Amino acid sequence: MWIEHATSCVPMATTTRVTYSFSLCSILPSTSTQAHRCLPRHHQILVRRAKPLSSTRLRVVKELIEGGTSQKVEIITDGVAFERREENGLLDLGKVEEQGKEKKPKKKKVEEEATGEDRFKLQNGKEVLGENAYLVGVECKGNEEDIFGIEDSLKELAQLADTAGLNVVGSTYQKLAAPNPRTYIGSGKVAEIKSSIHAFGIETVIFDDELSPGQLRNLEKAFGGDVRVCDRTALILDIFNQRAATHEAALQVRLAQMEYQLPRLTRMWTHLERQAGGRVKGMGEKQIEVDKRILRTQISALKKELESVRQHRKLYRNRRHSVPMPVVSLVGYTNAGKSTLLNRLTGAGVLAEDKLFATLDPTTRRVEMKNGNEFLLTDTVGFIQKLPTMVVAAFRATLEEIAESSLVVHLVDISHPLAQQQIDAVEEVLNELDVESIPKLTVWNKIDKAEDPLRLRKEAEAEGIVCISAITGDGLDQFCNAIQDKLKNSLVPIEAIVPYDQGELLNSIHQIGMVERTEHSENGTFVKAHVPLRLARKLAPLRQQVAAIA
Ligand SMILES: Nc1nc2c(ncn2[C@@H]2O[C@H](COP(=O)(O)OP(=O)(O)OP(=O)(O)O)[C@@H](O)[C@H]2O)c(=O)[nH]1
Ligand SMILES: [Mg+2]
Repeated sequence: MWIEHATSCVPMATTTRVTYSFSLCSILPSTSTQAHRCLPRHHQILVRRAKPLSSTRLRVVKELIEGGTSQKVEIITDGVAFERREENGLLDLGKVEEQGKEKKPKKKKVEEEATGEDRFKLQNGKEVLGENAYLVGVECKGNEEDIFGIEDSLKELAQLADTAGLNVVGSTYQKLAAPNPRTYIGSGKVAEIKSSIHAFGIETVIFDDELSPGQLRNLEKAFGGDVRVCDRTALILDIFNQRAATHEAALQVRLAQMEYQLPRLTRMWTHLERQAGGRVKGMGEKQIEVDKRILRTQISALKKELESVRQHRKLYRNRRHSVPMPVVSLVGYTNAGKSTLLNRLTGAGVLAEDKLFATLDPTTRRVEMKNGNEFLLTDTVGFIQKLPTMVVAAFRATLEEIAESSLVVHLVDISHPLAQQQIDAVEEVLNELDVESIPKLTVWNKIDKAEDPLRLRKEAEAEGIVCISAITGDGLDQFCNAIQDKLKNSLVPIEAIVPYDQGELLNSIHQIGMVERTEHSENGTFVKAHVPLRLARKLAPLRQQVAAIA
């Protein structure tokens, strides 16, 4: 019975801490003996729950803490945090602070973020995490899918690990003809990593590619003890989980995490099998089926909830489209400077920082150009090489907004040594999103930081690329002009007579279109202009009127 309870928790793959998410926490084992058995020893446990724990569950957690099974237990219930404290040698479960209703970090002002102190307050960031991690990669000979070389890919993985709050102590890689189906790497490498684990006190081993459930299990067995094995996908999902600021993003990430977890459920029970000396093996197998069923039920409930949230957003988007203004989407590699640019142009106050995946939720703001024309600029989640398909699928709804825009701006961090590889990775994701038909403008950002800005500017000019610095504001006028030109190319020419009682329509044409000529006539204002297709459709009856008069 207790296994059923415990399987419903979703351990975070990258940390030795076990996190119970809100809904799952309610089924924390109902006696402390059960809890002791299902929670790994000497692990930090973080219980999060929006509602207060029932008195029984609270007692279990108290016993758990007082029993000393875990190094640290932190419970956050209904805005009140409890933690284990030691006073005069006695354990005391005290109410430590009123935290208000638990909130995900909202978009913060760039200046506030500069201190970096607020990062991951939600999960106590490095204070709680800070585990020693070791990175492992494999370079497969002749694999053309890998845009980055293995060393660069591992460097990026280290950045991801740092963003997740882990402490990278080393890395290694192996060149193979094909990954080992059992352990991904060869047995010699497994042994080598095992000795590094002992030498450096490593708690987490992160693989740069997605591991199969079997590989994950075998590697955990091979490394033994409390070492947690995870892969790039789990790490990215962990970061997304920490960063999701809206309800929709949180649901999307939770869904992706559960789907990732489903085929990997078995590994959660290996330690139980070990504990019971193999006696529960058969029972474990049966239980896994029960667990999978529970998880599947939760997945379908989550999908339903997500669908209703999406319907709401769609309504909002349709309302936005009813104000016919061209929508420009900002896309690019994570950390390219998309949010910084949006902030610079609109003062949006979106979180922008030197970390990967600072933005998960799309933000749209109106940009007014010097000539009075306006467009809507949308900042969204950044891309990365080896972006797990699960993540693309989870964020498909968010990314679909890109496909609905009038223009896609591909922002590139041109100062990055791997700028070209990042461009290729972004192009790859864009291809998946079917946006080839939308006009595109490439913009090279961080020109202030580039080694040879003169050469770059020349190169850019030849290729119709705009160079900017979102930080200093350099090139932003050219950026707006280029947007205007591109939009104009994506607009359709119209001639229409707008009746005098439809002044709003005329305003729209002036606002979002490019007006060439207006003339007052008996029936209304004659206007010759270029407008987005959506508006042209709206004007269709009036255009016929022009034709009839002509
Ligand atoms: N030197 C310089 N730094 C910049 C420029 N633009 C952005 N940055 C810095 O680059 C880092 C990333 O900026 P963000 O705006 O968060 O990048 P992003 O593309 O939104 O990143 P994600 O949301 O993670 O996809 C921040 O530290 C910015 O200050 C620039 O033009 N020059
Ligand atoms: Mg951003």
